[in-house]
Amino acid sequence: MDQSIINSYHEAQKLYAAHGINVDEVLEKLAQIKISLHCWQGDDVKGFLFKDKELSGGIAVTGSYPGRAGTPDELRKDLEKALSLIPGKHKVNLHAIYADTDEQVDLDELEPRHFAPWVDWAKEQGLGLDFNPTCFSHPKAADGFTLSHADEEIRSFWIKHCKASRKISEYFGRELGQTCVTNFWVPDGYKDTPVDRLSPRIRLKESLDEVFSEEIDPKYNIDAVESKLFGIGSESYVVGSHEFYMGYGLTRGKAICLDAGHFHPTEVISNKLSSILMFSEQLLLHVSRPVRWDSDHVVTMDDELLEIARELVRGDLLGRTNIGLDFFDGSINHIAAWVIGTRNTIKALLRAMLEPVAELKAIELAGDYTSRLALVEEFKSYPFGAVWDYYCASQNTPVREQWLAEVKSYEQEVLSAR
Ligand SMILES: C[C@H](O)[C@H](O)[C@@H](O)C(=O)CO
Ligand SMILES: [Mn+2]
Repeated sequence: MDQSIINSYHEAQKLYAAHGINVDEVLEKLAQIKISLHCWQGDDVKGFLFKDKELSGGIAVTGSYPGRAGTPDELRKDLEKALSLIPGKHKVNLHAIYADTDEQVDLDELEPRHFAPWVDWAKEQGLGLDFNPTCFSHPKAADGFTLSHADEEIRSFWIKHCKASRKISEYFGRELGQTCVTNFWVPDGYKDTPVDRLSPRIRLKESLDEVFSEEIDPKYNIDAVESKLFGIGSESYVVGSHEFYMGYGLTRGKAICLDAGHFHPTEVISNKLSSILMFSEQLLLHVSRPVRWDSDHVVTMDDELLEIARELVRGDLLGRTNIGLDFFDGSINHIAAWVIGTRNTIKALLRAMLEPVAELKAIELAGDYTSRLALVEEFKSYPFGAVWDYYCASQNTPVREQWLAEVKSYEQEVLSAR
């Protein structure tokens, strides 16, 4: 390792030690945290089952940066590249439409074997896998309703798909020896103000109860439910609102998934974590960045990201929180997007772990809000960058922006040929 990185690290260690922070221990803890990288950033949420189908469900990818993955092998290669530039050992989050099979199989007929190549790859790479049923981009979701559809036949199709998805997740968990988190998000909603808000919610509740009727060992799979305030074409009403899933998750023992982009523009998820985890064992995060709306921009080191990380660290909530990413930017290099968003998420956690939490809590309890503000502000310019550089180097990943050159040469050698 470069001597200047080591020297800076030692200087930083001393500064943090003066506030009771053992930086070596922090880095050991940081290395245990797994981030779930969403496969759909790699190909603009197209998947492999219905390649010609337009993205639906009220989400959108803009941009046409060349080189996006077009086959499962390409996507895996791109993920490998991204993961090689990110410190730590992580997970990959798959959607059902990313099945790796030559069969013409519909969503309700999917089986674990259609994902066998993903499992082989995950084993080889030492990765965990998470999963999502895909309740969009399909003819049976054309009118914007799936599990809450008024037509029983359509509802049963989606129920079958979600049940099949849980079996795939169970298979992931069993094969990989790591719990798979299955996230249920359905886009169902109305563009304009509905007359009947209740009936679709009753149908969604009943469908979900049916989906979850089979017990699966939580060692292999845990379920999460993701709410949303609005989508494109469901601006006035979304069946699976935050209140709906708070109630559903808490009464059914399901993890609640909080997506940073799924709330009112000034509403933040960081302020929700401590409340939800008082009443729920587990939580799933979709770390994302809304810009004016649920735009799914690449995660940057903004105030909310740091606040999410602080909440997890200060409340000792990391052990019960599954951290997933959810952004899709088609206007920049797809691999760089993963690397930027994931490195930022890990770096934010590191920053939060390098704050004198015990000292700050004592100061707050004593009512010394002057010192609280002073210390929090001063710690913003403590040398966490030196610790981050050391961490990256010690994990054999590029230091600072050195990863960018690797992405650029991969773009030239691999992506430009697609
Ligand atoms: C593709 C994902 O399932 C999707 O982004 C979902 O998690 C979401 O956030 C929809 O807005
Ligand atoms: Mn999401």
